Formats: sequence, structure tokens, C-alpha cells
Amino acid sequence: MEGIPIANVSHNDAMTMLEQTSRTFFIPISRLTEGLKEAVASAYLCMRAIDEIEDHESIADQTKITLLHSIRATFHSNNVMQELQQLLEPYANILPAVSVRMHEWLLLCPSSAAQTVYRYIAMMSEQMAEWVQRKWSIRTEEDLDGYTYSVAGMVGEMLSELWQWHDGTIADKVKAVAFGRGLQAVNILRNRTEDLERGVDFYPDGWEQADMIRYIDRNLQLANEYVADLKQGPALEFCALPLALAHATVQTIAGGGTKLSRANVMDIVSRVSS
Ligand SMILES: CC(C)=CCC/C(C)=C/CC/C(C)=C/COP(=O)(O)OP(=O)(O)O
Repeated sequence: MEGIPIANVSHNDAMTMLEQTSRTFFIPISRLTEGLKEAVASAYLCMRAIDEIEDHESIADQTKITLLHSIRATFHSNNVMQELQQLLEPYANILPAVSVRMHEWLLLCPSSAAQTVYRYIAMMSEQMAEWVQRKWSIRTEEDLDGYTYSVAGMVGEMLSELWQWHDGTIADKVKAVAFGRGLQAVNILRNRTEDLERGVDFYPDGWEQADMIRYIDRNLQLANEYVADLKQGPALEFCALPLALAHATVQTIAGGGTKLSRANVMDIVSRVSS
């Protein structure tokens, strides 16, 4: 495995940012083996960076679209980091640090994984721009599948490529997409009230909570199969926690709750880690 190509201070900064931005993925990413950890952390932070643009409360839609298209374009330039830095610097006062510092997170990625990671970040930027353009209009289950693919399903595909890059682990990419879709749909279920308050409705026409739970169950069933098929190793260890948290969140909401309690989360973390 090649060495980590950056100074430790940047590595620490990235892991601190990861801890601040992700409740679910900080622990599984931190526990990955060297090389794979940097590739996944780099991808996670960059995807979070563009997600903050897509979701931003006060940036105009047209600006988001231009920015997301420009981010995609930087990945086809000769100097991605410099172009990204120059593109995002003017937004230093309006975007969160995880977005403004996106070029730094790219530096974390081992060079032999960069092609995969860059390809998916560029693709996600492009597809997020399209969803802003469409004003997140989701009328049918096919639309929902399209949206959950753009923001999470493709992460499953990317991770599957990274498992293979790291140690030859072969994983089912169709099930990986379902895994990502299931996780995103759990977020849609959990954030329903806030989403409606901010005027966004991810439910297809005519869907009730029960329909969304059925959609989640179908996708998480495939996620269970994805995990069951994995050999022992970092990929399997990574997947266990998000999958257990997703199942527990759906159970809680289906039972009338709103989200997992801190005690529930701690219990699941310790059960999955032992
Ligand atoms: C094969 C495989 C592992 C597939 C899964 C792919 C994957 C990790 C998709 C990310 C989905 C997602 C909803 C992230 C944000 O979650 P969050 O808002 O719950 O988490 P946060 O704590 O990071 O904000």
C-alpha cells in the first residue's frame, strides 16, 4: 500500500472535519485500514461539501447550479485542487468550511484511488445540479429511485470499487446501490417534518409513511444481502454500523418515535463493534 501523500496536519484536519460533519460515518471510516481510510474520508468530505451546496438555505438555485457544474468541470482540468480552491474561495463567508476547503480533502486521497473518487464526485455534482434544476420534483417511485441514486446509491457503487481497489474484495454493485438508497430513504423518513417545513417533498405522489417504509425495507433487504455476501475484512466492518443504525431508525419511526435516542445509538455502536 502506498504511503499517505500529505502532511499529518492535513490528515488530522480532515479527520476532525469528519468528526464534526458525520454522526454515522466517523466511526466506521476511522476504523478502516490505512489507505482505504484516506480514500473513503476524502470522498465522504468532498461529497458532504457538494451536498452543503445543494441543500444551502440562502444560495439562489441558479447559483447552486452554476457552482455544481463548475465543480464538475474542475475535475476535467489539469489542476483540480487549484481550480477548486479558486472557485470556492469567493463563497468563504457563505458556505461551511467543509465546502470551502474541498480542495484540501482531495489531497487526502491516495493517488491510485483518485480516478475512482474524482469520477464519482464529478458525477454527483452534475446530478445534484440537475436535481436543483428540477426543483427536487419527485412524482413517481422512478423519480425517487433517481434521486436516491444521485445522492447515495452511487456512493455504494463507489465504495464497492474502493473495496476492490484496496484488497480485491468483490461486492455486488446493484445491491450496493440499494444499500445507499435505503440509507437515504431512512433520512427522508426521519426528516419528513423539517423537509416539508422548508418546502421540499421527497415522497412520490400519493405516498404515505407506510409506502416509504416499504421502499426502505425492500432496499435494506438488499443491503443485508450485500453485507452477508462480503468476506471478513474492512468492507464488512465498515458496513455493519450504518446498516444497524438504519434498521433501528426505521423500527423506531414505524413504532411512532421520531429518531433514535442517544442511548440507542451507543448501544448499537457497542454491539456492532464487539
Ligand atoms: C455499499 C454501501 C456501504 C452503501 C452505502 C452508501 C452510503 C454510505 C451512502 C451514504 C448515504 C447517506 C444518506 C449519507 C448521509 O447519512 P447521514 O446523514 O445519516 O449521516 P451523517 O451522520 O454522515 O450525517
